[in-house]
Amino acid sequence: MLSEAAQENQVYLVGGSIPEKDGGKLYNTCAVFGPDGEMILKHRKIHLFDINVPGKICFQESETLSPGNSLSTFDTPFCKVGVGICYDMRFAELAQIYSRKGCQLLVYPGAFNMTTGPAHWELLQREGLLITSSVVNPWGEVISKAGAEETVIYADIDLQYVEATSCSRSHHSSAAGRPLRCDVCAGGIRLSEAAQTSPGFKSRWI
Ligand SMILES: NC(=O)CCC(=O)C(=O)O
Repeated sequence: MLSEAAQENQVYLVGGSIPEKDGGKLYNTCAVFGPDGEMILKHRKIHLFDINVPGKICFQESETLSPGNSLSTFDTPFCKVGVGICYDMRFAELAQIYSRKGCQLLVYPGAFNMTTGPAHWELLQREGLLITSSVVNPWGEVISKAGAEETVIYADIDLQYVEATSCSRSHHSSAAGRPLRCDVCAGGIRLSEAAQTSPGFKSRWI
């Protein structure tokens, strides 16, 4: 069905997320289709959502699902896109790595809960250019936004504006345009991994 919709409308389609069974394990997986209807990517949610706020919400995604272990990007004629799912959005390092890999657009299908969602949902998206049920530009401005009900939202994304604003405010530099002090901050595993996976990373930022 999603493949047909992508082909009929000649679009790249990031198809939400569904449980995927593979090798006796279940994953929370997002499939992406190209304009020819071919599936070009599967992203398995990396960070599973386990939460216990007494009296409000208790949910242990890791009791049934296994985490994905890889980053997911795809190329389009317009820009490179990074994909995550829902709670993946809370991990700024993931967005930073996608940014260093050249992604100008991040798409994270999501369904936040009604305890933490109202408090954090929009703030998290405003940290970077992100599409979930809102579209947010690099200045943190919400370009288009859905409500809680089922709906369709539209937004024009000006990639030249994204490029221009990313030079002054980006995931890997401060608002003043200075690069991250990797000599101090690169001790973490995730940043070291980024250095290995992105050829330009070391020369640009260390
Ligand atoms: N299914 C999810 O990953 C929900 C994430 C969420 O609600 C949050 O607060 O984070």
